[in-house]
Amino acid sequence: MLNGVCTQGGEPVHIIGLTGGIASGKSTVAKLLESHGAVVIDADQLAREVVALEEPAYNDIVAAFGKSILNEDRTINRTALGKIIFCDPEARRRLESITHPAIGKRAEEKLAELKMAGTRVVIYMAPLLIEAGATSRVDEIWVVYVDREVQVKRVMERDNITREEALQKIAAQMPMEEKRLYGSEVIDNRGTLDQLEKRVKVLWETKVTGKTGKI
Ligand SMILES: CC(C)(COP(=O)(O)OP(=O)(O)OC[C@H]1O[C@@H](n2cnc3c(N)ncnc32)[C@H](O)[C@@H]1O)[C@@H](O)C(=O)NCCC(=O)NCCS
Ligand SMILES: Nc1ncnc2c1ncn2[C@@H]1O[C@H](COP(=O)(O)OP(=O)(O)OP(=O)(O)O)[C@@H](O)[C@H]1O
Repeated sequence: MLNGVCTQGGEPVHIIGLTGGIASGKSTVAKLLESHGAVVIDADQLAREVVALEEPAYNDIVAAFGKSILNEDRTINRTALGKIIFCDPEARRRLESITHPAIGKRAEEKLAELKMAGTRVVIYMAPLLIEAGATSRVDEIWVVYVDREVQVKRVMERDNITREEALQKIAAQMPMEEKRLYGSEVIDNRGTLDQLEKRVKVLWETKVTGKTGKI
């Protein structure tokens, strides 16, 4: 039994933690894995769900950060909240102390649902898997890796922000050179999308399906 979780038929569900720095390419890898048939739980998506209007975490965030972080329709203005937490470690810890337990609870619920449905392999995509101490939730870790310069360039382009703002976001996470050491598999995404596609295909075929894979 892996990770203490069994499917209904007794077959264990194998959970692969997919992590990496901001804009390393996790979502791109997750989409490729989905195209091969993988089931993905996206912690960023869970983080959005748990702060929806009237959720307990929503009320705690408004109490902690005030109404200035709200949009006119009372939903959380994510850009405004991001501006606060990416330049203030103390504020970031306060936000995480609210969101992380709620994300963890939601992730466990999703995993239980998938287990009941007989899913054998689940990809748990979480940017802060290691920083949040959530590695015990997964059976193995795959790290999507890019070097600092590629990371800065992709964050700037995708989020339309300055180099300084990109560096600030990157500094809020464990450095990629350190994070990559946690991976049983490191997916080097410094190359082209074509190269990434090929690497993910090989990983899927050797580590998940096929003779040596999990299913
Ligand atoms: C700060 C928030 C409001 C910014 O929202 P926004 O929609 O602009 O970005 P999004 O949620 O898509 O996150 C983009 C990326 O930012 C990075 N990031 C998000 N939160 C954090 C954080 N607390 N510390 C470091 N990096 C973070 C991640 O790499 C993530 O993939 C939002 O990210 C948030 O609520 N963060 C706290 C919850 C959390 O820890 N999420 C990560 C899931 S494990
Ligand atoms: N090999 C590649 N070549 C060029 N661009 C890429 C490559 N891989 C990903 N990208 C682009 O880089 C950006 C970041 O990728 P992606 O959103 O998948 O990263 P992420 O790790 O999920 O980010 P975040 O942590 O912010 O959620 C996106 O605009 C994506 O299209």
